Amino acid sequence: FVCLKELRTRHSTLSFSSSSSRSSSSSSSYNKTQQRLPGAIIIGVRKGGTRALLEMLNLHPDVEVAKAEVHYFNVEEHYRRGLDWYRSQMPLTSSGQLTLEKTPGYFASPPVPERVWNMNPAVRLLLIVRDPAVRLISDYTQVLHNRLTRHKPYQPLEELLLHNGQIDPGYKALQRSLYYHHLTQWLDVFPKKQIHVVDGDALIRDPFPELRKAERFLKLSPRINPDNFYLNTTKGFYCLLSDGHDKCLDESKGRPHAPLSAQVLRKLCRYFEQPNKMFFEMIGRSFSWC
Ligand SMILES: Nc1ncnc2c1ncn2[C@@H]1O[C@H](COP(=O)(O)OS(=O)(=O)O)[C@@H](OP(=O)(O)O)[C@H]1O
Repeated sequence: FVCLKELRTRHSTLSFSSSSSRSSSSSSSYNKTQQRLPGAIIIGVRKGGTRALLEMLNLHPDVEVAKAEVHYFNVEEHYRRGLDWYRSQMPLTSSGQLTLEKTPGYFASPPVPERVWNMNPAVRLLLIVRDPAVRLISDYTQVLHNRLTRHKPYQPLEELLLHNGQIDPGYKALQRSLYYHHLTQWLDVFPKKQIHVVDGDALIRDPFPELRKAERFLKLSPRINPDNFYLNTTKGFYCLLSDGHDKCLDESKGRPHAPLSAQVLRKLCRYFEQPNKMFFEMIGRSFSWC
């Protein structure tokens, strides 16, 4: 279906009138497409379900997404290239459409909130979170996978996570799960109403309700339906259906997680209790994590 969307965009570049079910933005016979800066960004969290959220929002006829992570605001070399470079990474859209990009690295990168504000203080931000202990294990599993693929040595998770039998606060993957800490930096810059929190665990269990809430936040007409999703029992995750085409996320999403003993997991959950509470207070809702 991604290809179909691309075809439709090219058609509108060539000024074909659209006979498909696309909404008002593509209904005029001449609707010039161009690359635009994003109106919304999925800022994180890493391993929270950012790819699934992007692909699912891309089902909406008024949304076009940057396929690859752009890493504009968090990588100095990219940032120095300026906004024209950033814009050139974006998909073609017609005037009524929303441009969306996702870079999970934005959430925990200190200079990013102000840089995003400087680009567009009205940009809408989506933050997808997941149980921070599970997120950490997923984060470790990805790094482990990369190291194994490159035949590099790796340390077991417990070795990285514990120092003298206690949780080591210096472990990077642990720090990335301190959502309240990173969100504080965003709320120093953006008003709360501009950041929508998506429940990443709920998105895995049943994507549609989370998508409907995201559509509302993005002021999109409700066009994504429960029929756009089916549970792929082999993969154990929901896959996407659109225009008779189906698509599952690739095998890097939904990998079996590296093991962690029940005892260390309990320690980890205890460690996250307080930071989670602070995060819940900050966003005015809670999740049943750990
Ligand atoms: N529908 C569907 N299909 C497959 N995977 C899904 C889906 N919805 C959410 N997820 C979860 O997304 C997790 C990966 O998160 P991200 O895409 O944010 O990862 S990354 O930071 O971009 O690497 C990934 O984490 P792991 O299960 O740990 O691999 C998935 O659990």
